Amino acid sequence: MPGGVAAALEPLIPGDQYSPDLPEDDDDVEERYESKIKAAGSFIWGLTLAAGVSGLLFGYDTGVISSTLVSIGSDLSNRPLTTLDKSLITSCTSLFALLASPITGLLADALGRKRVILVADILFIIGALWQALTTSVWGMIGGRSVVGLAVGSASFVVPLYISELAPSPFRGRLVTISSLFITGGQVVAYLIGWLFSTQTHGWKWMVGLGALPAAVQFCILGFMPETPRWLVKAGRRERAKRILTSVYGIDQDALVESVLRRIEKEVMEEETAAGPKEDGSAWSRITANACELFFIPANRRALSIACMLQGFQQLCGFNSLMYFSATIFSLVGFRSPTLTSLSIALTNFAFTIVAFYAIDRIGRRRILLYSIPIMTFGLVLCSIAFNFFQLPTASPQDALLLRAFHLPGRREGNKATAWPLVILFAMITYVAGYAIGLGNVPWQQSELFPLSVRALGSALATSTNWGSNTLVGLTFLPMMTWLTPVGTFTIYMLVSLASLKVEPGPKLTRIAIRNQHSASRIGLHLGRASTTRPSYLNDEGL
Ligand SMILES: O[C@H]1[C@H](O)[C@@H](O)[C@H](O)[C@@H](O)[C@H]1O
Repeated sequence: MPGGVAAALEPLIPGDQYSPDLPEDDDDVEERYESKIKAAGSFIWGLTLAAGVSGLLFGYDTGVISSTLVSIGSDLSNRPLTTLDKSLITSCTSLFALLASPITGLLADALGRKRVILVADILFIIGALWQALTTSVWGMIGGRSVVGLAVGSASFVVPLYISELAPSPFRGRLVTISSLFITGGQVVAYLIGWLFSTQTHGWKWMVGLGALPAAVQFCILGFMPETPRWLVKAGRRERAKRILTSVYGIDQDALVESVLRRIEKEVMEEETAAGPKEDGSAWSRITANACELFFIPANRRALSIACMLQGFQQLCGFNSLMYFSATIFSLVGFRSPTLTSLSIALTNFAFTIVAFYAIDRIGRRRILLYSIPIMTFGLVLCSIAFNFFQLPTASPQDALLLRAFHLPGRREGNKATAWPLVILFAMITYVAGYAIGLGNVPWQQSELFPLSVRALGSALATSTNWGSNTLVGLTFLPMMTWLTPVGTFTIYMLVSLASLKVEPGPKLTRIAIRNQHSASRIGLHLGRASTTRPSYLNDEGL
């Protein structure tokens, strides 16, 4: 494999040399045992699926808005929704998700990962019922904002929860399960939207149904454990050991002990690195974590890469299709735009399954390298098709904007051309490439950070995701108006290409390898690398 293992072992920082001659320690024992585990057990699978319900809600609540908007009619405030209403209803969710992520990042450290999932469930239920029962536009905006708080918390804490519980050889795959739930939730949202779109007040069902999975997860949470890493930090070693035993199996005592010792060592090293805490208060812990994240160069680098990946995941414009594909397909003349846009959600879901099978075999780094050119090709084709596709009126941009907000039926013109099909094909190609790589690799973000700054680093990267998501949601229609579809999709294409620049190269691979097996060594112990490699690292690990 070109550059494979060599690239994976390239030093993070000059002077950080790989030395195969060092004696075996706990990390090596752990890697040796872990590499022998052939499958993730039913316990970790059960927890991943239970935690994944939050991903389903994330996907459902972000996907359902497109059909909700077109079926509200004059039900809210006794008037049709204005353009401003629609923009606010759509973007308040991502805006509040952006606000929630850093706050819940701190809560996840103070209260535990599981409690944040619990809080998110309560918010999901309140938000869903609030939306279903509201009679005004501002009520709807309020309900969507509460859902935003829930989505913002869940979107960062679930991958974190799974990755802290998963044995490292299956971590990529198990974290991808949460992406599968997100994209699956979007498919369900499109289907529910399609089913209820013809019912009177059907939108109330669309938004209200989101309370159901949240209520189910709320009940299951009582049986879900906290992550061993958080428990060790909270001084509950015995509980952490019991959970690790359930994850690895009762016959893996040596492995469990070495994992536990490593976590304890990490916690101790972090506490030493953070220095003496004068009052030990929550505030001093928060400031110590923030300082460690921003002032230790390796942590800062991990943060900037995580943020860039999350930013590119959104700025490549994928969610403009999620939110407005029905609008686009209506514009280019498809008879059933809602049904056609279901193909986008289905493609996203289907290719996330491909990622699920490929990620631990191919590696995070190479999956991005392979998939970004596919996205770029789809977007180039899309721009070309829009270039040749004649819009029907004298003022195409105005028509586009109008149609965007009022979703007219079929349009005239271009009947005999194949360009609408080319546009559909191009978008499907783009979405397939996105789902394989950029759609889910950034969610592996927690691997990049050592334990002490993991929650905060992941939360800030998640905020970048939601900030960029809000930006795309707000700018897509104006860009289509002022830059034309050709210009808009060309910009998304350039952004996708630029994301190749931050593909997590060998250096990031190095960071992740260290975090997978000896997290706190980043920035603290840069002089040594592991001497053995579990099989997944042969595929370049990241
Ligand atoms: O990973 C997810 C997934 O790709 C979704 O389909 C998308 O809507 C989200 O914004 C993204 O974070």
